[in-house]
Amino acid sequence: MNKEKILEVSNLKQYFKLDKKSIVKAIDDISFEIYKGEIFGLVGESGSGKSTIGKTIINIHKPVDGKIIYKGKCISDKKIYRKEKKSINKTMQIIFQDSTSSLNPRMTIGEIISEPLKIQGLCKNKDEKMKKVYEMLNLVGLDNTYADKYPYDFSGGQRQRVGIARALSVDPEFIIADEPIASLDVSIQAQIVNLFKKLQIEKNLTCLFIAHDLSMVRHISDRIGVMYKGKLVELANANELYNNPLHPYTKSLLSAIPIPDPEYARIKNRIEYNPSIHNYDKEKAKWIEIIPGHFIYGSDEELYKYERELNVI
Ligand SMILES: Nc1ncnc2c1ncn2[C@@H]1O[C@H](COP(=O)(O)OP(=O)(O)OP(=O)(O)O)[C@@H](O)[C@H]1O
Repeated sequence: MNKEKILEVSNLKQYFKLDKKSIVKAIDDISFEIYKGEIFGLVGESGSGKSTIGKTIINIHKPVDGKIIYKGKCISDKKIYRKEKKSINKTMQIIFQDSTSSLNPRMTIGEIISEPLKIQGLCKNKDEKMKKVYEMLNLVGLDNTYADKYPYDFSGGQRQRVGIARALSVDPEFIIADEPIASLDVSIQAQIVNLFKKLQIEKNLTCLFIAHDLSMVRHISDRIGVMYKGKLVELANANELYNNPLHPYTKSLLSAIPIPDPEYARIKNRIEYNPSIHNYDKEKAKWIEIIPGHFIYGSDEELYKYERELNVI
């Protein structure tokens, strides 16, 4: 894999005020990097902070602390982001969990898909624009006739595919895909996952792929980060994470993956995660690289236990 860094998130914190007294630590001091041409999966249960990471990267929220470096520029700095917005939008796109609400009901699908091209001035004439629209529709498994229709003519899954086609229309280098397939039928989910893989291979697309479970992410990701309550608790190469999960929360997520074989599924135990087993002083827990490329969050005592589990001491 090409080791050129495309995104670097360092000690990122994002807190939201709930009322005068309480805050929620949606992102609590997390760091990770994404390399050019890789698909980085981010998993964790609902409310663990995954979407907030995506929204903070694209500057919907200003971080409380920490840095986001995109292609060498510090985009967590609002001034820099504003100055670079057009060029950032040309290379970085986000696909939201529910693209449906972001599709203008008064625009045709052709107009919706070509809008980013228009904003970026990427098409010389109507023919070129429509050629791109058809190409994008076909890429997400929809035929050319859809271009003249309106969002209300579509099912939720089809609208989600239009959202994906719109994001891909500018040939982005980096995509943040926030649960892009959650609302789709399983067969379409596989089609979209294959599409991302194809774009990775053919166009060297880099992707932050957010999902709440590990089943689809396993097939698509090169590396995977696991989030729990605003913290990144484990990060490793996808195979390493599946073969040697260390954090009890990762083990629990893996045990929840449905197994198609009923015989095996019957004997497979679901591991419940009990956060109270972490009786370490939370202030002392740290994020360390336990073996090359495999990072874990824990106290000294826990990290020692993980090292023994991996037989590295
Ligand atoms: N704008 C906001 N104002 C206040 N709290 C917020 C805001 N956005 C997110 N949160 C809170 O931050 C935490 C993380 O939310 P986030 O949406 O990032 O989680 P998630 O892992 O993406 O979950 P989901 O998969 O359900 O979207 C949650 O407790 C959520 O309620």
